[in-house]
Amino acid sequence: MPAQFCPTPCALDDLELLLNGGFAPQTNFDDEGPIRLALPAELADEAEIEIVDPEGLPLATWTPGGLTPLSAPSYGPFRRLHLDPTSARAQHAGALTVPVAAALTDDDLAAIQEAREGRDVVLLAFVGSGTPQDISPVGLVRASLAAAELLGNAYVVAATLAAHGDPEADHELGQRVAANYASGDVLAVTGSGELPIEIAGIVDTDQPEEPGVVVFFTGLSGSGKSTLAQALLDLVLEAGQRTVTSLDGDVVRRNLSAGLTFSKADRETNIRRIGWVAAEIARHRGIAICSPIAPFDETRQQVRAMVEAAGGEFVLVHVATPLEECERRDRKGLYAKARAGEIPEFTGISSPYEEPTDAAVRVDTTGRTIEDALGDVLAVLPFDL
Ligand SMILES: Nc1ncnc2c1ncn2[C@@H]1O[C@H](COP(=O)(O)OS(=O)(=O)O)[C@@H](OP(=O)(O)O)[C@H]1O
Ligand SMILES: Nc1ncnc2c1ncn2[C@@H]1O[C@H](COP(=O)(O)OP(=O)(O)O)[C@@H](O)[C@H]1O
Repeated sequence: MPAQFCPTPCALDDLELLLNGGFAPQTNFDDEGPIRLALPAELADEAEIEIVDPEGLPLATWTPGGLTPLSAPSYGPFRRLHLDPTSARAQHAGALTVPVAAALTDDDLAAIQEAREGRDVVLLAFVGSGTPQDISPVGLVRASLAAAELLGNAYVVAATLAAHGDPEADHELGQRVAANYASGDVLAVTGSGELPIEIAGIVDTDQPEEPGVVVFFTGLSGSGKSTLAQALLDLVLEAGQRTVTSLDGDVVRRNLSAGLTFSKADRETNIRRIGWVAAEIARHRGIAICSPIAPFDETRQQVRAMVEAAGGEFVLVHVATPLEECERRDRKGLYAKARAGEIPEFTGISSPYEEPTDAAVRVDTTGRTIEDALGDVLAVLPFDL
């Protein structure tokens, strides 16, 4: 059995174009160029890898010598428009092909009408990760369908051309993909001018304005994480503008993370689970308020990366109430038990807490009211309450 590997969204997009001829003559990942598989160190020496999608569906077998398809992706919005180049050329023989990475403007449509000279038009929507400009991949297809309607005798074909972080290389790849999909001429548009009203409506409703936000409280047991998180939750609910989800340390451990211990490995698993859920909430533009101890810097960084990869803003709040004050409060009597040796690996006593150096704010609640301490948090939030 070859080792399985789920690559980045960008590499999954590349895979689709490598397998369907979109990147022809290139048919396999490269060691050097932008189209890379980027295997993790533990798989770097494998001679054969089974590439799977995030759900674990095997997509292809990779060897340095070539890719063998295992199953074609059959899911995802507008999948029916994902033609391979051979089918696109056959279905739209002689059409004018227009690569599209942003919603088409009035000027673009006029340029297409002028250049088409009676021919059909193929709008080749580049929907790969990071490529659509100021619009989601789904929004780009919807805007292109509206443009096709305005043009008449025009068709939308989707190709998963992703952005690889190198504009020059991506431009060259875009030209190559367009040439492979086109059976006739290719026309580049400029994007200058206004959006037609039918397209502007789609762009406006494509994505809500505000990004998702994850407010992540970290600190010792008894520092005030849950208290501040609850107060913040209530304020967001009272404002009534945004959906909000609480992921409190204790509550998560009774549900999502039931059965996990307080070993380093289990704490990391616990935090990564919270991070994964919070990132999904952020992806859908909600607010997640998390309040676990999260004692390890590296795991907190992973959560930040997950949230930011999902397009969310990550606000780390260090509830920096000192151990002496937390122990004095000892709301649940846990510190006394930990000191007596009845609870092993207790954070701050017999298990480490790594202080964050990347917090948006540091709040010591000692001798302060909840409202006062919460004010420090509100001051760094990227939304108004
Ligand atoms: N060994 C040990 N160390 C720390 N905390 C302990 C331990 N055993 C139980 N508890 C209780 O569990 C709560 C912390 O759980 P978390 O999920 O937030 O911890 S972690 O982020 O996974 O480290 C924590 O709740 P809070 O006081 O709300 O932080 C404690 O009540
Ligand atoms: N300014 C403050 N902010 C937050 N909690 C405070 C403050 N002052 C006192 N406390 C008290 O400290 C305790 C903090 O407990 P909790 O919020 O459960 O902490 P944690 O979730 O970090 O374990 C509560 O009893 C709370 O009333």
